[in-house]
Amino acid sequence: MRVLEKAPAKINLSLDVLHKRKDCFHEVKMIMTTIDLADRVELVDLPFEEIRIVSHNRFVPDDQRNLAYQAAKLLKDRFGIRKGISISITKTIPVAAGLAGGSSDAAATLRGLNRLWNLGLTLDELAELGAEIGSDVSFCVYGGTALATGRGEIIHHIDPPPHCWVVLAKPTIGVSTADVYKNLNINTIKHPDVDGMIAAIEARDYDQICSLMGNVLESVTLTMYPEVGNIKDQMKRFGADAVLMSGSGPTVFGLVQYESRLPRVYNGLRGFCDQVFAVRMLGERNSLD
Ligand SMILES: C[C@](O)(CO)[C@H](O)COP(=O)(O)OP(=O)(O)OC[C@H]1O[C@@H](n2ccc(N)nc2=O)[C@H](O)[C@@H]1O
Ligand SMILES: Nc1ncnc2c1ncn2[C@@H]1O[C@H](COP(=O)(O)OP(=O)(O)OP(=O)(O)O)[C@@H](O)[C@H]1O
Repeated sequence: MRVLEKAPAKINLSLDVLHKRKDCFHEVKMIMTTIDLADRVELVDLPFEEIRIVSHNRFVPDDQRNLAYQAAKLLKDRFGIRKGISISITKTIPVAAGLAGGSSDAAATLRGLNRLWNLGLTLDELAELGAEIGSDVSFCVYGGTALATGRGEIIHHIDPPPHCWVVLAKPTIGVSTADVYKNLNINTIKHPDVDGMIAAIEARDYDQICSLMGNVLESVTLTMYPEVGNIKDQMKRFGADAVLMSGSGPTVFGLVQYESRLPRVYNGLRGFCDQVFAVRMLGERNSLD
């Protein structure tokens, strides 16, 4: 049998860090939403017991380092599944970009294998398993729009933001999430108004959403990679309504309300960056279909 799952990227509209925890993770409070930029994950039964990763992207590991591999292994071990599986990942989401590409592939694998192997698990149960793979995986199991707390794995669903366009530009560097958190100075953080962002989303107040966007990891990555700041400046200059780095970076995204303004931002950025995308904000929980 064969199962196909869509694995969309996320952006963080607001990302705050509250403190460093005893387990070395950071306590976060952030607003995540899915966008219409997705990998495709295809799961096909194998006649022998092996987890095989097929990907034609040279930056994607094809062994146990792949988060989709880890998702399949977790389900096999936890539920005693003695079957083999081929996981083909068609990458569209740039790798090590701050867009949760690997996490979304893992989440898609959890959802797809739940169907293929008739495990009967709920999304809440899959999200709990996902947290064992990585902090962003739980959100990716559901998609939609959420306030994420804890180390990112405690998900509170909220309304989707109003429809708009998202332009993404990724410089040709990959960023290590662990390094960015390690270099964050908790004492000098300027905290974004995450509660205000939730209120703005629920009021569908696009201008207020734009004015409240903030990410405390941005200054860390900008110091390590000044080109991220240049891309932010260019995106603003070409007319995006609001501009922010996603997650630990280095991808920068800009919100654009009117389609007529989109070509100028998109084409302008193409002059600076190889990887530029213009996509819709999804934000709805049924956007995985
Ligand atoms: C930056 C974000 O993408 C925002 O959505 C996430 O917070 C990171 O999520 P992720 O990539 O799934 O992160 P994980 O794979 O769980 O952790 C990678 C590393 O990042 C650091 N890390 C991650 C999440 C968190 N709340 N605190 C941390 O300090 C830890 O050093 C950890 O070893
Ligand atoms: N399925 C996968 N797709 C891409 N990278 C993967 C995958 N599985 C493991 N990786 C490894 O994970 C690293 C981070 O890649 P990923 O694209 O998930 O980063 P990210 O978007 O910054 O994640 P996040 O936003 O959750 O911090 C890569 O360098 C790669 O070696």
